[in-house]
Amino acid sequence: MKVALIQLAYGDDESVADRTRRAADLVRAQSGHDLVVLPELWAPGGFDYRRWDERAEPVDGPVASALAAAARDAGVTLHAGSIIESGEPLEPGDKGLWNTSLVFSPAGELVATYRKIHRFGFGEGEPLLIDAGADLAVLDVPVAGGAPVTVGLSTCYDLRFPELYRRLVDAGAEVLVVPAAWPMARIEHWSLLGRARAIEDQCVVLQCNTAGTHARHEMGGHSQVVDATGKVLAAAGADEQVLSIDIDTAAIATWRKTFPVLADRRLP
Ligand SMILES: O=C(O)CCC(=O)C(=O)O
Repeated sequence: MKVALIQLAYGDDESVADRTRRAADLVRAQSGHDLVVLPELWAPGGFDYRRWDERAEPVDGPVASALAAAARDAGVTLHAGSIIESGEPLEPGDKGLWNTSLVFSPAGELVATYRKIHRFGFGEGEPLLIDAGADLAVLDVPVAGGAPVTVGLSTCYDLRFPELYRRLVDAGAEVLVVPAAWPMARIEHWSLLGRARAIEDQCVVLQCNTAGTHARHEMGGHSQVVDATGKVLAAAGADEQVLSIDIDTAAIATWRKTFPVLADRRLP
């Protein structure tokens, strides 16, 4: 499976429209990959909390539509990172806003959404501003010349909650995708937890982080691709960068067979 992780950098000066055009052009340049991934909340700004309300949009809004077109033009499955999704509140008192990842097919159709389950901010930030998701998201991604690969979705802070990933594995995931706006201040956690999830769940882990500094937060970069044994196959630096790699996804089943640790689980 040919994968490209677009570690987008941005600051406070670029308009959402300009950034969307830039991201869409970067996606178009990844034609020939099976799966392309963008970071969490790259359009509204991962930590630009004050702008989220005005930048929220439905799943067929302007950012989503531009990225759907880019996926179609490139002929790739696109994990478009996440948006602040606006919709009907599910319960009275809910906000009707979510941190929602969008996946588009090579035909530009929306094939999966995932509303971030674990909100970051300890009572401020996300818990204050948006609702928590409740549903797992797993989808089959087509691979040129090979079998489709089952991909489980998660977002940023979710990486600290291993129980989510066990559920994704139980739902069939072989590859785990983690778009993020993870700060430089805790970048060691990002790198280590990605490898931990790969080792314990025997999955390939695709971590696509943000670069640059926005809203006074320095983003950590260091996107990485980890194989199902925990080996880092590709790693980015701190600046904007595209990581492109051809992953041997058949090796996931082989590793699970030769070292069948998942079969030894005893707790439900
Ligand atoms: O867990 C962390 O250290 C960072 C999480 C985060 O920035 C996020 O979920 O947006």
